[in-house]
Amino acid sequence: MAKPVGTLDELKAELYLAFEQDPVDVDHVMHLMESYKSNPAEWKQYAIFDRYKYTRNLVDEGNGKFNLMLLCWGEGHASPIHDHADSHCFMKMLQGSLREVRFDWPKECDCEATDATCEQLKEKSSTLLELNKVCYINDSMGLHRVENPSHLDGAVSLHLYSPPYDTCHMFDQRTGKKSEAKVTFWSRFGEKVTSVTTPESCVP
Ligand SMILES: O=C(O)CCSS
Ligand SMILES: [Fe+2]
Repeated sequence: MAKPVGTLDELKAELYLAFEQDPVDVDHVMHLMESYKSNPAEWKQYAIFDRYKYTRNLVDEGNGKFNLMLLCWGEGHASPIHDHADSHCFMKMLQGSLREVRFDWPKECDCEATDATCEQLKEKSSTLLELNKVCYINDSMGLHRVENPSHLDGAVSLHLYSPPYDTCHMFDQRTGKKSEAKVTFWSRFGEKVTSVTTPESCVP
């Protein structure tokens, strides 16, 4: 049994070891993420909010095996419905609460023809994730949207994607239509990314 994880640095070290092995032991990584108890003093350097949309802040590139990032959600911010590019997605609550709504994949449809051939995405679960809770998803389990239900408080979540990816798909809930989305970072290792253009991103 792995020793309990105390600090964020200890979590990172244990994650490096966990991702040395192939295939990934999802249960072990869940245990590591659950055993870390959020300490804002350890992660507030990465927590950069934006007034208009949630931000993705890179914490560690996991020796090329995973991306670890802090997502900061202002009041009412939400992601689009999206997939995870055939990667593992682990998500842990560090502050506040988030609602995760899961959907079945849309049936294949020829949206070029008429919208009538497409259909509304079917919601299959809605879960409120609270402090230190961890959830896991991969594409075989469906799609999801994550939202901050509070209109008073922000929320912070720690996400691990393995293998790392920079493109995923977004889905229109009404038609099931899929579109490609580049995912970008608002900051890297605590430094805001200053980009001349605001590239397409998963964040509308
Ligand atoms: O990576 C993203 O932007 C989606 C956050 S919910 S897993
Ligand atoms: Fe996601």
